[in-house]
Amino acid sequence: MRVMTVNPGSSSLKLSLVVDGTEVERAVFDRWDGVTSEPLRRKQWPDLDVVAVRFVHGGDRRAPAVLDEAILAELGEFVPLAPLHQPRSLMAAKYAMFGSAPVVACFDTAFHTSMPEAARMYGLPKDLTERYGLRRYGFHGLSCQYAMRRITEMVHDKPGNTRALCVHMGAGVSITAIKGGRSVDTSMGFTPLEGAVMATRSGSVDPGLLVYMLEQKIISAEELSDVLYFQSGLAGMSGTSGDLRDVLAAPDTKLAVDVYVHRIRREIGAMAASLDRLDAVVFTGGVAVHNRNLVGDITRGLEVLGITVVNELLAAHGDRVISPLGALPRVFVITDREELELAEQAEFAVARIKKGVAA
Ligand SMILES: Nc1ncnc2c1ncn2[C@@H]1O[C@H](COP(=O)(O)OP(=O)(O)O)[C@@H](O)[C@H]1O
Ligand SMILES: CC(=O)OP(=O)(O)O
Ligand SMILES: [Mg+2]
Repeated sequence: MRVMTVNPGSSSLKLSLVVDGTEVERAVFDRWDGVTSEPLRRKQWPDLDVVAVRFVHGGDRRAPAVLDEAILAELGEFVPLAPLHQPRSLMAAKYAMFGSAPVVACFDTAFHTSMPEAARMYGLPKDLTERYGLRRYGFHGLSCQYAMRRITEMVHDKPGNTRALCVHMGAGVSITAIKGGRSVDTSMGFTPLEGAVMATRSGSVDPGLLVYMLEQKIISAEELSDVLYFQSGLAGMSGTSGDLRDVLAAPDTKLAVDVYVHRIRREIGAMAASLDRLDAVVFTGGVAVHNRNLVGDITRGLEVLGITVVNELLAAHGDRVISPLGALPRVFVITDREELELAEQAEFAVARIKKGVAA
């Protein structure tokens, strides 16, 4: 099956042609503005069976969905819950729907629908929680699903056996606790703003601080959203774009990187507490893959969890174990391949339609 995958991240647009599960061509548009459809116009692979689009937010949807106008409208309602991502996916999906192949939406949130209630719920009044659906959703699910498949394949294990943490470090950063192939907790929440410090996002801040800024009229609600999503994180602390290449090349940015590292370690510690055992820690995403020193720094502060790495293995390339032979947890660096997960999920959705099962 010929699948075109569309992955609109917050800092890039990644397009791939995946044929029968193997990626044969890709086009990455770094620092995509999220507005122009020019990259999509430029990459038009012929004879597609399906187009798979990554949607960060799918609400309570547990499975991919073949897009039509009604589902597009439903997904549009999540724009305020993922303002960096959802408009980009909607734009890309609408563009893809001009073509003749069916367009399937695959959701970051779907993987986390297995989270237990205790991990999903905020400590807010029950009626507000229920009336407005104020709960934790979690993101980067497609990346976690691929990473889990890849590590179990590498160590010849069954996915159900492994208790793992998936540390996704792209422009967005999240840490997910995985047990029996399912998400049991994750650092992102109602929106992809919660948890670790990110490229341009603040991560968690004391909610009292936000109330203070609003009450004291230091900032309006609209400005606050802009500050938290676009002007904070590595970008805000360092006065750069937030792309780690820029941060590391700029002067006086050590403290910004120290905060970033500290907060990732803290979230790893928190997520470990949601597991009964720690077999594997997986580092994935553009930052983890390209910045080994940073992965080294993060892991060096985590001896308390039994995490150790070997410098020579850390310095190597490709998907690999970087912890000593026989050590537990095993620590991995895995190239993020959301496109392979997207293609697999879209193929599955198309096969269901062919069998006459509602997607
Ligand atoms: N070739 C590279 N060398 C160094 N860092 C890179 C490279 N490519 C990507 N990165 C880092 O990865 C980050 C983007 O990660 P990525 O997973 O592609 O983001 P997203 O999918 O969220 O848009 C950037 O901060 C960038 O610094
Ligand atoms: C959910 C999220 O933050 O995604 P990305 O890292 O691709 O921006
Ligand atoms: Mg990404």
